[in-house]
Amino acid sequence: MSCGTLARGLLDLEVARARMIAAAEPVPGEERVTLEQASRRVLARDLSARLDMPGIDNSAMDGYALRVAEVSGAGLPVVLRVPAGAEVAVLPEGGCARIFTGAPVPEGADGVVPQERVRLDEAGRVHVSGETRLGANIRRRGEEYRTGDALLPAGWILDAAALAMLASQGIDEVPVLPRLKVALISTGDELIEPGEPFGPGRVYNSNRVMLKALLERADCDVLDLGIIADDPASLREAFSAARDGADLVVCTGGVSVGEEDHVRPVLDELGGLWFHGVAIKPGKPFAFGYLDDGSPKGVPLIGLPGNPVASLVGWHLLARPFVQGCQGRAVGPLQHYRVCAGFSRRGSPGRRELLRVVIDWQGDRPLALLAGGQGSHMLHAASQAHGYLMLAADTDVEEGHEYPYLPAGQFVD
Ligand SMILES: Nc1nc2c(c(=O)[nH]1)N[C@H]1C(S)=C(S)[C@@H](COP(=O)(O)OP(=O)(O)OC[C@H]3O[C@@H](n4cnc5c(N)ncnc54)[C@H](O)[C@@H]3O)O[C@H]1N2
Ligand code: MOO
Repeated sequence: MSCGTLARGLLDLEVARARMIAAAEPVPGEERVTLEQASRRVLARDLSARLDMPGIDNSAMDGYALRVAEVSGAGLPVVLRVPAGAEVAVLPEGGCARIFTGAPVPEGADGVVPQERVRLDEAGRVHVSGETRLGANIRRRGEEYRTGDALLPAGWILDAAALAMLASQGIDEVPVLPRLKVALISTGDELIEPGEPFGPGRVYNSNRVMLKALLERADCDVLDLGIIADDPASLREAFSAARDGADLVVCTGGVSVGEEDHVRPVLDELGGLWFHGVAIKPGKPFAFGYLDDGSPKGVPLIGLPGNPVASLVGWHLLARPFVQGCQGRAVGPLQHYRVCAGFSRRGSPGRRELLRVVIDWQGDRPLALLAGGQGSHMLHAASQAHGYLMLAADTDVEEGHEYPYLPAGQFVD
């Protein structure tokens, strides 16, 4: 993706993302949890199969197990009945077995005919219509994988299918990485919480609930430190408490360049600022650094902009991949494809722009339309958007032309 000519002093998005991903270190340690507690946890070690899968040759159908070579016009008597859970039986020559899905195929049988293809005569003999292939409808022992084969690598997220596979192996406990503890700080003297009475100059704290929801969806344990006043002493105190109680600190607001913006200087004082400012709109005043805690690196701190949509974009593009890396998860590149714009618009000087768009599928090709007002304080469009149309710096949008589109699905945990 081209980035255009970037404003001086701002990092390119891809460079900032690569720095965040490279800086992310999985939280050390390992816990053993039951399978029921393991949903969405990250596997700490490679797991291999304890059992062949399937464990025995078994039937894929309700029907009749038989020797294929013995199928003839004379029919076969039913000499065995094999439900699921039965012991492995031996099929006498010249007979067939009534069998059910999942039941062990008796020794000697080399095919299963589904009951829909069978007629029973008055004497109870089985007449098969159509061809029966050798091995038909038999799920062979070990056909999926064998004992000792690799099942899941360390770093895998234990989703429903992965948990089911482990359960099918009889595994009841798994080694997982510790959950990431994230301290959340909202800064701003103007902020009040929803439910409090509104007044002149007040702003409801929307970043707190947004980031808490995002962090929780990303499987973090959130230590919510609430609203902290915009002054160095309060920030110093809050950052110290956050550092002592969490693996990562996320704060919003006060990260820009005004004299009321104290996040960067306090971060520098308590540790070190690694970078500040990314050439994206919204999301420019993104800050990253470490709070010194005596350890070699310290506790990472992400400073997201106060403007709510800038905060959301900063989370999606930069903070989330860092969190994923700290959780031991693999972080992939941004996924995008080209979509035609259904509108025209002036570009943004010196910064890539991430327009909040909806995709209209009604025509002969998908069309990106603005989801609403694009100000970095305008949450309505962000709440409606299907994704971002990403424009290189200084690039005007021309209706009918194609631009990279980042579907929002890739940012959903
Ligand atoms: N002279 C300059 N001014 C600004 C620049 C700049 O480069 N030069 N950058 C602008 C950009 S871009 C952004 S984004 C904002 C970000 O500023 P801060 O991170 O310092 O945020 P604040 O100044 O504290 O607040 C900005 C805005 O957002 C509202 N806000 C803050 N926190 C919350 C919250 N938790 N929930 C809802 N809304 C919040 C706050 O009331 C302000 O309206 O700076 C520009 N300025
Ligand atoms: O990050 Mo700011 O405008 O780019 O909202």
